[in-house]
Amino acid sequence: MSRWWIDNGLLLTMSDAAPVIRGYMCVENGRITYIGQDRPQGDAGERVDGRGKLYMPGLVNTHNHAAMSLLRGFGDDLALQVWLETKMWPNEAKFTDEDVRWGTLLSIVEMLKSGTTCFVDMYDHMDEVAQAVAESGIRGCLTRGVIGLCPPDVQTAKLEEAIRFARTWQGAADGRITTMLSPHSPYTCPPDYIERIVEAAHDLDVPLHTHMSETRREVEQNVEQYGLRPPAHLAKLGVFSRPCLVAHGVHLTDEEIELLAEHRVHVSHNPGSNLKLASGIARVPDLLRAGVRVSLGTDSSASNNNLDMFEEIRLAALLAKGSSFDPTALPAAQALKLGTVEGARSIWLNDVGTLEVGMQADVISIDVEQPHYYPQTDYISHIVYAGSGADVRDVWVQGRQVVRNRECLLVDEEKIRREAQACYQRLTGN
Ligand SMILES: CSC[C@H]1O[C@@H](n2cnc3c(O)ncnc32)[C@H](O)[C@@H]1O
Ligand SMILES: [Zn+2]
Repeated sequence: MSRWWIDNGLLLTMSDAAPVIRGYMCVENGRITYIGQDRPQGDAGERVDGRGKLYMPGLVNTHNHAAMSLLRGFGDDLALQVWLETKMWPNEAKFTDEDVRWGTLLSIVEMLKSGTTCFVDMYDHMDEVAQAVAESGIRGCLTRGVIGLCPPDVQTAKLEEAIRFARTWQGAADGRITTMLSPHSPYTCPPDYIERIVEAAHDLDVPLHTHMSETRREVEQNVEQYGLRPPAHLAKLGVFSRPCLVAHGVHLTDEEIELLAEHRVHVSHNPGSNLKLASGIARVPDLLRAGVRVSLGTDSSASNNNLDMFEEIRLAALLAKGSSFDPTALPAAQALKLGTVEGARSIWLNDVGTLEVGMQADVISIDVEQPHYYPQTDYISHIVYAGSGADVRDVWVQGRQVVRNRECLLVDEEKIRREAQACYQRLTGN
């Protein structure tokens, strides 16, 4: 049985009742058992000195392709389709299990050290990704992304692999891993293939995750090819009959926003990637007004180019204001919720995302004894508008400490950096 407690820390609970308190928090067997202003009596386990630190729920990144860290900086300043077709896909085709292992671990180290305790990953060679999640102690919602621009037998093999992966790893690593199925997008999967994936998701009872309405070109092409814009097209194929998380949702009409709300489709907003690929700006204030669940993702570090969720939280808040000419759009507290509790709910995790009794202890500490946290007044404002992943000191997932004073405890960061560099050199000959 593991027990520890925070002694006299600032606790940003993200609960509606008491968002920020100074006090104590106890954790037993991975869950929060006490949070409040009374010092625990008796033996509460290992003491964590909370002075000078703010504790908050870990950040949840709801869209990533972690192994693509190997291609960071490899195809900058290109539009999505050119970037995919000329830079990413030709090089990803050469990725081996080893490449995916080291690329994913590189991303996991970056995520943990910048306060992300849970991430969604859509990729290939997914057993390697799941293994990396299991070893590193992070939480992951994982899915084998399938691209159906290939002969029927290859389509079938990819789908069978995706099904096997989703079945095998569901609930693994003490429940830290959950799984989904993923048609990559409406432009890379023929309609009958998407229908087969939806049927498999029904059979397995897992959610679906896909890219949707990311660029204007994607929307135009969908209309030319199928006579429908992507949301109507996916709805017709049954995608929204399952719990579904779509990435991007940049180019949506009022009617499409209503459709997503009606079908309880969740949207992962990826502001950094959308800006860098010049895809556009998602209508986040309108999505939220319509009741659509919105969370935040980085997309891969080949289109971002880092995995710092503090940046996505700030970008989401600033873009919402700048694009609506309304400074009250997406206030700091709401932006922070998109990066924490709404992220967890977006992937159907109901016991992650707040510091409350009974919740899983996915917790990060922030060093608030730094100039940009002064004057010490509104901590939520400081985290959103002034903070960064570099401020994170300690990280716990499911009550287990995985980062202490910026050092990863369960994986060897130096070796991972070395191996990732070697993978890059093998892949590119550089
Ligand atoms: C089939 S595995 C995932 C696949 O997705 C590609 N990808 C990465 N970023 C994006 C993006 O922003 N839009 C669409 N597809 C993307 C990646 O290259 C992998 O091949
Ligand atoms: Zn993506």
